[in-house]
Amino acid sequence: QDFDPAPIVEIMRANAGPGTHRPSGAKGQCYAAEFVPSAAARDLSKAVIFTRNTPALVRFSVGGGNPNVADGSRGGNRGLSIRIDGDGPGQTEFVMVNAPVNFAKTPAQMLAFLESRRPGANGQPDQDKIRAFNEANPETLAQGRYLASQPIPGSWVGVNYWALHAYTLTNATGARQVVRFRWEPLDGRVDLTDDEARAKPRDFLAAEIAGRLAANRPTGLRMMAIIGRPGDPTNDVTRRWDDEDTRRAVELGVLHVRAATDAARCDSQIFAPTILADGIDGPAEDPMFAVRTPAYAISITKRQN
Ligand code: HEM
Repeated sequence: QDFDPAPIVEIMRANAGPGTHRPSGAKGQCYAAEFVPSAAARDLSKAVIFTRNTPALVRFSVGGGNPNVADGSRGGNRGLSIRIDGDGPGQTEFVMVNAPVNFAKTPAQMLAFLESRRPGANGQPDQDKIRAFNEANPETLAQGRYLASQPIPGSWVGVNYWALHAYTLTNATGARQVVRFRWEPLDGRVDLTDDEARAKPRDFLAAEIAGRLAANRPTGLRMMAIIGRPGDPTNDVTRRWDDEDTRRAVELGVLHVRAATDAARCDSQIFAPTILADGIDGPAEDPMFAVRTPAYAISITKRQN
């Protein structure tokens, strides 16, 4: 991977404004969690995280660079970062959003997307520039269109998250299967209308999880492997697979959120999507995949406040 992610981090920080901590997913809450595998997972992957219950660290977030954004806001995504601490070569990390597509398919396109939205001297982006970029890059609008079509999440564990990239699972006999990961609410979706969302307190998402934990209600997300077929695109995170929502998916396990924990546990490290257990491989041919860990490694050194 030759693309230098530093200019992408720089423009993300410029667009987020002065004093930015994380330029994306700035508002969030860290939790201790546990991953409990299903028996069926072992048919697909030999990864150690599918052989026994494993502690995990989770950070849920609200998209964008504003740490004080209202949880009920319509703009932006909701994020889920997970580190499953399998011993040694079992450690597995995902950094996901509540949309089945990303807004850019290559780092160069991501850079150009963000540049088109850079604020000018008046503090505002140039609408003509944005329009011209959008017309030339229609696939970059798919994520926003998807999010606009959906209700606002009423719970961090009440919405689907996608890891977006195509992964390859390898089982103990060496059989390989291409999959995409979708994490689904164990206890059903929690949807808000725009009016309901507006009536919520600014920080209701952390309070909603606290309420579930206090009442012993489910806080789980099911890890689903959507089974790939020959011809599925594996190099373009702006594209979905045909009939992806209805085709066969295998439950690999459940992530249970157990307790809120200090922000420092999540802030002192990065979640690195390229760290995967033996038995789970990322896509070599997807130019967005390899650039992510280096981008996060740069970002943690630039965070302020
Ligand atoms: C392709 C799919 C991608 C998804 C689903 C995604 C999702 C996310 C999420 C959920 C966060 C918040 C992380 C947290 O909770 O700690 C985040 C942060 C961030 N993302 Fe991405 N991202 C993607 C690609 C990229 C790429 C290609 C770049 C840059 C080359 C990038 C740059 C960043 C940066 C700089 C942060 C802030 C990191 C920090 O300070 O910890 N992302 N992303």
